[in-house]
Amino acid sequence: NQNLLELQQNPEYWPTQLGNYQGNRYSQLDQINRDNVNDLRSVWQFSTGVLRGHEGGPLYVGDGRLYIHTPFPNKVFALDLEDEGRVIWSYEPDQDSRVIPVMCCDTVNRGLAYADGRLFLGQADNTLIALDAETGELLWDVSNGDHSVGETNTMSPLVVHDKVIVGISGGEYGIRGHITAYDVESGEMAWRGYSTGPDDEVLIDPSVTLMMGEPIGEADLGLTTWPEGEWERGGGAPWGWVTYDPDLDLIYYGTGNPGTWNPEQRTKDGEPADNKWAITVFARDPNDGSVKWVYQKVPFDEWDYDGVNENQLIDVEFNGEERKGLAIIDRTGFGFLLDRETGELLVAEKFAPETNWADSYDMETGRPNVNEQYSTYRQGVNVNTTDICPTAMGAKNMQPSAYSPKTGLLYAGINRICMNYEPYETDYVAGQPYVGATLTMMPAPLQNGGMEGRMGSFIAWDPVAGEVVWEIDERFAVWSGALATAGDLAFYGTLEGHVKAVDIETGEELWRFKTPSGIIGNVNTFMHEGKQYVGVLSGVGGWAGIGLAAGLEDPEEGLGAVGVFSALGDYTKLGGVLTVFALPD
Ligand SMILES: O=C(O)c1cc(C(=O)O)c2c(n1)C(=O)C(=O)c1cc(C(=O)O)[nH]c1-2
Repeated sequence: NQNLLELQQNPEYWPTQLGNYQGNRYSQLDQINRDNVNDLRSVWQFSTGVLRGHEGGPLYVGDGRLYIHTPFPNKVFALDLEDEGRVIWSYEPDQDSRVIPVMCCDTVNRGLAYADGRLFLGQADNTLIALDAETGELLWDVSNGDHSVGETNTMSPLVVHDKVIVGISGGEYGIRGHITAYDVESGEMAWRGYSTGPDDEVLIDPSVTLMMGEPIGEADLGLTTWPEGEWERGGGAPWGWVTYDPDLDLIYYGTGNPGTWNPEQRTKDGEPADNKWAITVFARDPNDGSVKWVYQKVPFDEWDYDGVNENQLIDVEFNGEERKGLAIIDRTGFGFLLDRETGELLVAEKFAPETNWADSYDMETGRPNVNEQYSTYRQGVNVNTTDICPTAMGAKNMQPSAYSPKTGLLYAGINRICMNYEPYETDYVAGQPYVGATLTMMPAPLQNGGMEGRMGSFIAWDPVAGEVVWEIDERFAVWSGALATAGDLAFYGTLEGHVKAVDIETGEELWRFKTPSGIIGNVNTFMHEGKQYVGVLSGVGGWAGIGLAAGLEDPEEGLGAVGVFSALGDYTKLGGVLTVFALPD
């Protein structure tokens, strides 16, 4: 989209949730820098009036306003940046609250998209809407799914050319994942690509679509790698982030776990089957949805390692050659580097050293070398496989990473949690959970020292060397999106509610501020009339904070999250607030 391309070229703006199409979450602004960040202070705060988990962050496109959203009921606010957040307009969709119990991991929403004077929002109930950014008037709405069968929406749409692109959630309800493009002007559907099923519905051409740099060759793998009919409830929900390369004209996103979590029910002829295309990175042509390449990170998932983490588009030097790279700090505990033109796998190394479900990746086949001891399928149905690392939440969940072209490093909040996983036989009933596993979770054992009992850290990752450069331990998982700036700073939030700024080269903490609730939103920055601001939504929740958000107390509830995060309530309570920071005049 021409307008978005222009907006993202202006360093003063923050026009998409990830800061730019490439997903870098990097700002060239340096008014706030490592020499003066100590003076950063809150200039105003705004309470959203909504209690549950606040993901995503404010957009700024140069009109003196911040555009923010909330979890269900998905209110939208245009706030006056100069007038301490005065409400210019607000919008509240009329939604059926019966969607709430079918949202797996809190009633979160990862935010608005903007283009050409319009705002786009994917409501929890699957209604995609376009609003006039000037007035808040509803321009069109369209239904992208049916919550009565467990389809919901939490993701942020992305506008590419004249299309708004959105996925769907429901991997825990036996839905069939898809990504869909709608016309920006009219809301009319342009194309839909499914994650599972026959090639003509996934939009794969096996003679053209690449896998590990070669044409797939075999037809209908999205059908033949499943037991009879299971692909129809096979999950693979793309509920995370979409990034875009304007030069190659390709969008990138990943698909979630295959349903059910009981791997035994996804075998074919008594053998593990790949369950394609769950947990797969897709590169698609945004014009017609056709698939340029695929890379399945975890064939035959046995741990719920949804492959939806953001695909960071970065240019790298690899073995002395310039490569168009795609870097992922992945849920599996591995950091991947791929060639984003062909989908070839270049690097797969552990960023979380406790990771034990696989020892390594076979760089020829692109498949993980699974460790039998932690294979929930090999251990068997109704057997509790213990001490698997990472947990089903992954070593990193949806919290988006940042990339600094100055350091060539990625920065991300990660999770240091392991699990016990017991699969059980489950029946599919439309609109009911199709999980088939009981989980308990515990802090990851320390490998190289660190803070006893810690459940999170913030890391700097070298995507080419495949190495952690520095890391900071945190008491709880870091469920907030990172920001990197030309002021030599990295920012992130903690589940206790701190927003922190650290030296981008050493990780030394330079500043912190305690917001009113735990942070699962992303730290964004922008400049208005010569002043650089930092803005972040606090409001604890998400899967990590589901105990607090949904009022759950049984340790096994929240798919095992309630137990391991039971101490979180000693540090924070619910409530959505936007805090905006700047340096004193
Ligand atoms: O498979 C799915 O459809 C699906 C959806 C979502 C979601 O929409 O939030 C999450 C997950 N899975 C999931 O596995 C997960 O870890 C998760 C964490 C969160 C969150 O916002 O904290 N959402 C989700």
